[in-house]
Amino acid sequence: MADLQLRDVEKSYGEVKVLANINLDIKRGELIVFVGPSGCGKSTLLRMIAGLERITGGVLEIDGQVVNDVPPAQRGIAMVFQSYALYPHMTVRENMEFALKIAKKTKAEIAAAVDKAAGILQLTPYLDRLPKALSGGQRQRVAIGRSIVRDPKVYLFDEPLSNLDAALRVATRLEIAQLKEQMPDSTMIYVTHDQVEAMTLATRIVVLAGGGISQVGTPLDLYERPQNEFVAQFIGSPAMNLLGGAVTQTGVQTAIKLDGGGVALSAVPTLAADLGMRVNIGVRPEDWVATNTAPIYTGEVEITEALGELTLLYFKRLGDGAQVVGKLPGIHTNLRRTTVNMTADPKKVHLFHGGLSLLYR
Ligand SMILES: Nc1ncnc2c1ncn2[C@@H]1O[C@H](COP(=O)(O)OP(=O)(O)OP(=O)(O)O)[C@@H](O)[C@H]1O
Repeated sequence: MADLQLRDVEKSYGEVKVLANINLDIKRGELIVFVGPSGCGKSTLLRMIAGLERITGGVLEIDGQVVNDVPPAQRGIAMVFQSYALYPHMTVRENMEFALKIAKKTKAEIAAAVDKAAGILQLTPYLDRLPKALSGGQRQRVAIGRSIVRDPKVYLFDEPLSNLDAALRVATRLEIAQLKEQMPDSTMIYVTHDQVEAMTLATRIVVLAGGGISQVGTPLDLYERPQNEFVAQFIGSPAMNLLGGAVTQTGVQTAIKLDGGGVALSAVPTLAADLGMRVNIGVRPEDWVATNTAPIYTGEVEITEALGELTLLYFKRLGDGAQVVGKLPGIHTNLRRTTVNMTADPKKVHLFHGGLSLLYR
């Protein structure tokens, strides 16, 4: 139940700087999710907050106290890992009691804390079982239970669901969402590779890339108003389409003549765009609409992937190798090898110049 502040936090391994300029305010009760490509430093940042990695520059405060040199056990933090790290010879109850016994809590305090956590996590029927007699999802709940009993200021989750199969992942994700609702004042930081986890669990997402923060915002902020092409293409699956062109009209609406010949209108009110400026337009696969007049993009469908509720259309690659993808509700395998004209609502056409969104210029 804490606020965290990171000021110009850095991490170097010898000469190699892996993180720099990390500035972030996390408010009590938030569930912050770190996402980013492999190797961008998500786990390193989480481990620095936990105190498992030394902070080589900048300041980390928890509840107004600088904790850079405070050992992990005294930071009031509990960390849940993807490998549950349960003691195999101890029952669920003993696993959950362990840290409290070390902390010399009374028997009554320990029993109350364990019973409460077991209730929240629906583990009460399993308290006398050994971990080997539990499913993967139940084991992960015990690992979370071990944190809850300690009543930490901050919960850190390092890809807690990545060892679970697809169905269990969905179920456990929902349980974490419910757990957060039951503990509205708890501050949680969560690292994941999974977009759905990030979009559904986060109060705010932090996108890390290139050794720094690329954007921080609510899931919908990042989806609807990405600040740069990296975030635009990282959030959302398949990735946002980017097509190159030049601005031919500015004002309330911007018109862009695309290199492929089409013309796009964008509602980005580009006082920011200059005539002739090179831009990339960004259109999400689900925002394409078939049209008979004035298409933004005309292409031949090379591959279709019918996923049941929707079909992905992969068009022939453009001259520069870029792949254009469309997403249509329903089954549309009949569109393979047909040529389709597409447009998009100007409100859904993003504009980027030099990789940055013109919305923020
Ligand atoms: N002990 C170390 N010495 C040198 N470099 C390291 C060390 N540990 C991590 N790194 C580097 O720091 C960077 C960040 O690693 P980190 O594990 O935090 O990334 P990540 O975003 O969590 O990646 P992934 O998504 O693959 O788990 C990587 O480039 C990694 O090679």
